[in-house]
Amino acid sequence: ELEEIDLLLTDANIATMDSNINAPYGAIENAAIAIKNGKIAWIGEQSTLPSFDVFATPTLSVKGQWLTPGLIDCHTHLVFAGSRSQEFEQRLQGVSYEQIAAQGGGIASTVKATRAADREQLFVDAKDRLNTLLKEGVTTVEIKSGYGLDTENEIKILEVARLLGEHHPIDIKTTFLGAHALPPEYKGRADEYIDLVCTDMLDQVVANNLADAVDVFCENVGFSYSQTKRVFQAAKKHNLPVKCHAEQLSNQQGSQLVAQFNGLSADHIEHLNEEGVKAMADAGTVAVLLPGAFYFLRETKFPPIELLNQYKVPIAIASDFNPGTSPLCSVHLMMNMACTLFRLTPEQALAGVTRNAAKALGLDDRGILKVGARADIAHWQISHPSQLSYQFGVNKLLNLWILGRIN
Ligand SMILES: O=C(O)CC[C@@H]1NC(=O)NC1=O
Ligand SMILES: [Fe+3]
Repeated sequence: ELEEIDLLLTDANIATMDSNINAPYGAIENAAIAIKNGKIAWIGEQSTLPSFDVFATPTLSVKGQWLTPGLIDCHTHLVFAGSRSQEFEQRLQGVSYEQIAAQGGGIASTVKATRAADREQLFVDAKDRLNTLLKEGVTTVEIKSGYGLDTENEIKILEVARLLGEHHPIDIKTTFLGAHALPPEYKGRADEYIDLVCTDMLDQVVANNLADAVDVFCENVGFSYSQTKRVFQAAKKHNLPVKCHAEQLSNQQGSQLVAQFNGLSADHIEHLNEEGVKAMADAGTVAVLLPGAFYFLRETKFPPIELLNQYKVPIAIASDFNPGTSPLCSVHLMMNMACTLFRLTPEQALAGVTRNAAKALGLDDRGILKVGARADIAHWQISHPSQLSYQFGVNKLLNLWILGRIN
């Protein structure tokens, strides 16, 4: 007997993404979902639906269309000010990265604009981007800091991200990425900057409960293996999980380092090798692929998809939305690129923005439609889940529930 059900969805095809269901997409056809207090109370074949009070239960037939978990974008730099469109234009006019950097371009120009922006402006701009993602069925978004690069501004970014979580239906997870780039005032003094990141900055972020995880850009143009390790040790001291922008342009063994700290994910990983894959597999660290940055940078080195599959490393897909290397605010575009560029199957792409994206954020209450999970449910006018990766630009979202509330 199902009692006090808030909403019953019937006549559905459900891509549960539950790997315990032995069917592609964890699919259940002719199925129903019962929602109660924002959670899934029951899910299964409609013919096995327990009895319930027909008159007291709001019911919606989805007429054979598809339901999936709400989509999760597990890697974004969504809070920033300014634009890098003129750099984009300059590069296409033949100006080199070095010349642009010498003019104060690159990350430094976004840092300058973000430091100058107030919370209100940052909030309004980021809210606009969240609304874009909401319209395409996204229900959880991870937002990193990393354009402040001093205590006051890193705090400002994370406070805006927390505020967005309170005032927007999308559930926001935050990540402290103070070790994103070297700020101009620390030029040539990277170790001293890492001291600041590991002490004053992280202490204040933790004291104000502003971050759910800690990230580092481990790269020859970012921070070294040993500097990354210091930040991870500081994170561990504060019981914060770690993740890493790793092996994007070279192999600095950042992936092994994340695995050593039982970290949540290694992200980008175009230059990941078998040793790194093995370390990630042993640690349960998720591989987060960022096809938007690969595409926008016209990268040619592919991530080692076959090795990741061979070692059964969970693969997530994310937008990496940022003004410099992935100004592409769409999870569906990422699903299509993951298939077309990286040759993932549509089922792997959907798992990449649901079950595995949740795992990359250390969340076990979403990303799969099963009893007890959050009722974050997307209703699509599609004839098969593969359509979500195949087609881009035509919005097929009919309904979106977040914690059982319609949006
Ligand atoms: O160019 C930017 O603004 C960020 C670049 C971005 N950050 C990072 O760690 N890797 C990237 O591609
Ligand atoms: Fe990134």
